[in-house]
Amino acid sequence: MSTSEPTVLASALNYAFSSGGSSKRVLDSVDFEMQPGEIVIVTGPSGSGKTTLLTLVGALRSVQQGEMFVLGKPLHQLDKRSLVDVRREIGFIFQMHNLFDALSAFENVKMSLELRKYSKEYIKKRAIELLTELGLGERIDYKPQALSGGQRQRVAIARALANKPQLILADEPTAALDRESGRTVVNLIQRLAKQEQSSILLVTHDNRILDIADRIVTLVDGRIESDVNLAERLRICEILRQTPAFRSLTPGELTEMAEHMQRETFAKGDAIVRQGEIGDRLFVLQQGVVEVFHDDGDGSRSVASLESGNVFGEGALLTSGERNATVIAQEDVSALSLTKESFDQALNSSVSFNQEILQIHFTRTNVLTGSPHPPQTS
Ligand SMILES: Nc1ncnc2c1ncn2[C@@H]1O[C@H](COP(=O)(O)OP(=O)(O)OP(=O)(O)O)[C@@H](O)[C@H]1O
Repeated sequence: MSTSEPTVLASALNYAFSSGGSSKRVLDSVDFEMQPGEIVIVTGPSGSGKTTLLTLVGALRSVQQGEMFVLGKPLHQLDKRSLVDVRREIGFIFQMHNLFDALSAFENVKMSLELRKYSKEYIKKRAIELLTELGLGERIDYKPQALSGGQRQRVAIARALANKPQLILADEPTAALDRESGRTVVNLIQRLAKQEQSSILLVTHDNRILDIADRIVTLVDGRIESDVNLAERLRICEILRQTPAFRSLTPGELTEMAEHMQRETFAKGDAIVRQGEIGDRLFVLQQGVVEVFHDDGDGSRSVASLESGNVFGEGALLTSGERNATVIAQEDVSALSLTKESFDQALNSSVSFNQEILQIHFTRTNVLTGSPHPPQTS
């Protein structure tokens, strides 16, 4: 599998359970993808289809309708035997950890390594190394009954990660654990998976562990209700924090704003906004330079050159009118954009943002018109 290929790519996935002649749809037109190294948490009310989705990704069920590629394999086209082969490539951490009671922690981990053609020495070294890293170095010869719930779960993690799978599926890994053990367990899953660049799909009701996710997908009645990219949101917050127009926003306001921003890219020469058009979004210039041109009837002239950290496009949003200038990318440009609706919400909810934007607009309008008076903004 190439590194750019998604680990999981599902499209138009439908799944229904049949019983007593009736059929109940549990997944409804689900489109879902995961990139290598990504940690995705699936959450949602009981019965919303989370486990069904997880078991489909894990090749534990056959796809009924739609397409599902996992680790580059088209599960929707594979027979049962080939699905078993795919399963061997996946690490499973389930709530009922299915450890073998008669075997020690070491033997439980060793078993999963023995499915591969590793040397005896490597198997021993890897099992001991992992159990030690998971804090069970002193307990490698203990049987599951002699371990606490958290320790058993850690053995299950060692077993799931032993073969360095590119995909790890975890179903409620903290459900049977107290707060502290739950936190330790997810931190370990996160650290080990990041070390190996594994993707993790984790189903949970436990809101306390949502912070380990790069993305949080919420399922409701078998449909994806939201798909929030926390990692991207954090990166956007960081960009906004360094943008003067957003400098006085509180962390809460910044996060709220970042949630509504999209990344956009433009090539050299692209007109990002055009004078006379109705304005539909605000731009925050992240990278590259743009030139601002204004046409007052006597031809177009350059009025400003903007670099990263500047905003533009606020005028037409404030006046709910036309763009008063054309903005052309002078090189490849990347920007964040905010829709008018979100811009209006931000103006209403943050006095400081409102003031910063009005100040920018006032200064710029003066440049265009030479007027010393504040612009009419209604
Ligand atoms: N084997 C089955 N036969 C019939 N219906 C099933 C079966 N497994 C699950 N269901 C039903 O499918 C729906 C979705 O189940 P699923 O286990 O995927 O939900 P979930 O979101 O994981 O729920 P929970 O959070 O309670 O574990 C539920 O209404 C459940 O009752």
